Amino acid sequence: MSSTSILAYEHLTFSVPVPNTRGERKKLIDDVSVYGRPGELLAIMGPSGAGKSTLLDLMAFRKSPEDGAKASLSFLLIHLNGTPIDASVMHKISNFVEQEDALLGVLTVRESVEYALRLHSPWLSRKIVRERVERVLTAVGLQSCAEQHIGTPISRGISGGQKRRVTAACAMVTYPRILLLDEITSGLDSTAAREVISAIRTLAVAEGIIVVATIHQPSMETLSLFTNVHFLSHGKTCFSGKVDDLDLFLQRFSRPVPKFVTPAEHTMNLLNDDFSQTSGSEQDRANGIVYCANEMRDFYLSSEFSRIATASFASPSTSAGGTRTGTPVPLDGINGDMSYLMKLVWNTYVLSERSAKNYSRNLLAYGVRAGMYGGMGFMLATIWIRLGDADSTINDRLSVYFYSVAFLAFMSVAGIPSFLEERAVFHRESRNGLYTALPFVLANTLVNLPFLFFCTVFFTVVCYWAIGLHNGAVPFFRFLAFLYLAIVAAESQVVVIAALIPIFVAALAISAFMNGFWMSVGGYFIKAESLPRFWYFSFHNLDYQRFSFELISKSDLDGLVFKCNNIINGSCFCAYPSSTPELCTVSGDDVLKYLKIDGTSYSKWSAIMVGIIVIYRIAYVRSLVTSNGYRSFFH
Ligand SMILES: Nc1ncnc2c1ncn2[C@@H]1O[C@H](COP(=O)(O)OP(=O)(O)OP(=O)(O)O)[C@@H](O)[C@H]1O
Repeated sequence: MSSTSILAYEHLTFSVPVPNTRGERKKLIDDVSVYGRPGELLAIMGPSGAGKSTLLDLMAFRKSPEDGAKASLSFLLIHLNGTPIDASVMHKISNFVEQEDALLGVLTVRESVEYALRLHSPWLSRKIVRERVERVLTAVGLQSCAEQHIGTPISRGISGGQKRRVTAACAMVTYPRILLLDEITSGLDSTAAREVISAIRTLAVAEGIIVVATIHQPSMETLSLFTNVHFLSHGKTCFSGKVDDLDLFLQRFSRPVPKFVTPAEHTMNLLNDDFSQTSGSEQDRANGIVYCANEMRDFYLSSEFSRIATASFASPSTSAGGTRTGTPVPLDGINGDMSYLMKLVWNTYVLSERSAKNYSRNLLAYGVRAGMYGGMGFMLATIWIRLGDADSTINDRLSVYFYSVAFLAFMSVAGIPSFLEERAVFHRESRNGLYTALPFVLANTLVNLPFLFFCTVFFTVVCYWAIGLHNGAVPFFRFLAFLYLAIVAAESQVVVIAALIPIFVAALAISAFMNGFWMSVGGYFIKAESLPRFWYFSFHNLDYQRFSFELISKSDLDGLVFKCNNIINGSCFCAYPSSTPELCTVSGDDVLKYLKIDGTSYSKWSAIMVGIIVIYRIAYVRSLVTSNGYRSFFH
């Protein structure tokens, strides 16, 4: 059965309160209707601030229109006409491509597109995935660079235009019915912009995708790839119709297109009042370039162009210009039928695979970081070398415990840049309904834990015996485990901060502050019991560094005996109150008692740390959902 759909948004209005007024509102979009058909490309144009992005957000249900607006996808089938669509339907059938390319730099072009499809359509066989990816890459002209990496700060990858096409391919590979593109060509030169739009058009025509794109100053060649164009000024429609009709419209409006200017440029000049005060030059006037958005709108509304635009969407027809449109994928079954649990397991699996690939290839982010932990181990090993059993080295030992916990935890800030890259990809993919925050966090945790374990082992192996910490396998593994818990807790804290504040310098500063704060109330610089009561009863008891420090102190000091070397007039003076002055020794237990951490319980303290980590991870899911807006709640 052949079917033609019409996407219709009618009478969209959106306003915001005007600050410092009594309930006054400013209309950013004023009674705008937009239509689209499969295989057609609609360009939304207008001067800066005209409301293009706002309109696209409304169409994607990222903003809510005011009462009276209606959005519908009319399926002109035998018995169904004008099915109203809501946000959840829209999320299933559409894909929104934002201005920025959020891609993982170490993946190849093919991998990036393939992961998008696997996350979207779990039930597809490997063969179908391969074929589909191949088809999309060919359609968007990325075949020749399919095995090239996207690019990282240390290895140049594909060009800006190719990146834009990868982003578009990631969206188009998931069988969207509607593709919304926000300034897809911004930052590209005219050749690259034409290539991007041409690639999108090829697939849109072949697969019957409705494409709506906001676009700035396209060249004539690029604009001619669009079927229709919609001009906005101050949130109002000033022209909507076929690209080919624009020239005629301007003639009838008595503002014919001057020489060497394209119809689109001319229209933009007429709608742009930003510089009308200063640049209304004689020459402009001579060329008919005078701001006249209101006149153009009135002329458009009373002209046959407006009637044609509306009427052409009121009845079924083939795509304009004789282009062949593909048969659209039916609404139901687009996202397949899979239980929530199955989808969670699948998405966690695919995201873990992708994350592991990212870790293993990202030398700058993860290799340097692992090396840094090894370097810190080397520093400790060579500075605190062979501490021995003199009581004068007890404080040095305590500083080893503190340094290991506090500085390794502190260095978790090194993970922020790579996390922000992953977060941007999460943001794009989850807002387009590929998966939610939970599988992302689970996958991130699954891949992050072994990496952090490796870093902890690396650090510990390098310095443990060189310093001369407690001999034996059990104390060694305890040191490793307790340090690992601290590093995992620190990492968990950092990702929550970076999820909430995805600005590198801000996340770095806040994470550094938090770690400095935990150091201050941990009981090392100031004995816990000497802390002001407020800090002791509040943050000291929530401090993951404190628990790790106490666990490591107990594990290492328990059972050690130190010789007191300070003998004055035959009397023995020890660095800490001793329970065995007659032997002129002080035990590790004496030190623990003096510091009031002898009551440390391995199991309880470890359980508290695991609890802190779990709470941080839950907060991580919450903060991703919060920072991502509403979309994650829809599936
Ligand atoms: N939440 C908001 N509150 C107040 N004003 C807003 C809000 N969002 C957008 N605006 C204003 O609405 C107008 C339209 O913004 P929008 O981003 O949609 O324009 P645009 O046509 O996409 O501009 P550009 O081409 O420069 O990106 C602008 O003047 C902008 O400052």
